[in-house]
Amino acid sequence: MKKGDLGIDLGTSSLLVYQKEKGLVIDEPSVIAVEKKTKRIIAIGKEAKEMMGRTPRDIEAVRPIRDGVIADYTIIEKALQELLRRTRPKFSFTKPSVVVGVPAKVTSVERRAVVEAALSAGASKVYLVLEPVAAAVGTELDIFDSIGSLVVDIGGGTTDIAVISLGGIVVSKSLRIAGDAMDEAIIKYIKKKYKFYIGQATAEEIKMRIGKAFPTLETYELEVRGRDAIMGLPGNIRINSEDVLEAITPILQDLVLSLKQVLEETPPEIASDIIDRGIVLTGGGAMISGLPELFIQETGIKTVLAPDPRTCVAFGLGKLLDDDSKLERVAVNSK
Ligand SMILES: Nc1ncnc2c1ncn2[C@@H]1O[C@H](COP(=O)(O)OP(=O)(O)OP(=O)(O)O)[C@@H](O)[C@H]1O
Repeated sequence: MKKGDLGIDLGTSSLLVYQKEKGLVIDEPSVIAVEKKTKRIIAIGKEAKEMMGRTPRDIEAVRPIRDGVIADYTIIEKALQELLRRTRPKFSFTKPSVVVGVPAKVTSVERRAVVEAALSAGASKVYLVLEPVAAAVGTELDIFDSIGSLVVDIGGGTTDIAVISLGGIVVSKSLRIAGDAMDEAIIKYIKKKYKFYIGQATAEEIKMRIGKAFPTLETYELEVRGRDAIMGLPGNIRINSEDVLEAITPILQDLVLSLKQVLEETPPEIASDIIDRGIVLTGGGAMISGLPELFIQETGIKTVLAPDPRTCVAFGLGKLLDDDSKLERVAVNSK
């Protein structure tokens, strides 16, 4: 088998590409601007994100992945074409083989569609790896031994909770709630409590800068801009960490409940491995402050945030590019 050349993490929020021998070569927002009629790509990543909400009538800026599921295959195919073009070495005509991360609960039809899209975008061979498995490989966990590991991968649109042993998923649960749902909850909360409208980008900034998931952590304040819902005029408002905690509590409760369900379904031998090894948090959504503390309090199990949570999937795919036999073991489309 020819080793893979590119590892592609197509996320709801971010688009990351790991290129063999080069490392992470693309890390951009997962937004694509296309001409409506022809679906011709106008811009991708940061440039396309800036166009969102302010595009001329014949251009639309879209997120090709929604809730962890591919929303538009034509656009994905074009986006993959563009990524392959950007990463192709000069004067090279050989087609790259690619490893693509896919959410744990994708159906076989969706898997086939991703493979088709990558092949018609110009890949020579396509391997699909489940995102929580790639995320675990991207941390320091050895998922190929017989000791079980528990990874909670919280992205923008989806959360995957997976128990992994011998390179495969033993028990898992996917939720359609993650970092973006926290932003939505903050918007709703501020509207209700302060009668004040803020946009999605402001909500995300609040979450990242002063958000917390655990009550005893320090509280900070942040002044943000928006629009007064009663007067209808632009204005400023001060929000604090307690507001964020209260806003996102229902989401945190859902995450904890699902985590407990996965633990309940885990075979006893593996459950005891997890108590020894602990829970590892990956994905950008896991970066809200205090999440490890919350999971420790709720499960009694040691929990750590992976060193660079956002890039775990891409780095995991990168590690697999270097190891044919491990890639063969975890690729889900060859089975
Ligand atoms: N410092 C931070 N604190 C809290 N949340 C953060 C932080 N940095 C990033 N995020 C959140 O992480 C989420 C994106 O994570 P990530 O890039 O891992 O998602 P993705 O892989 O694109 O999504 P998915 O796995 O759902 O397809 C966003 O909701 C973003 O707001």
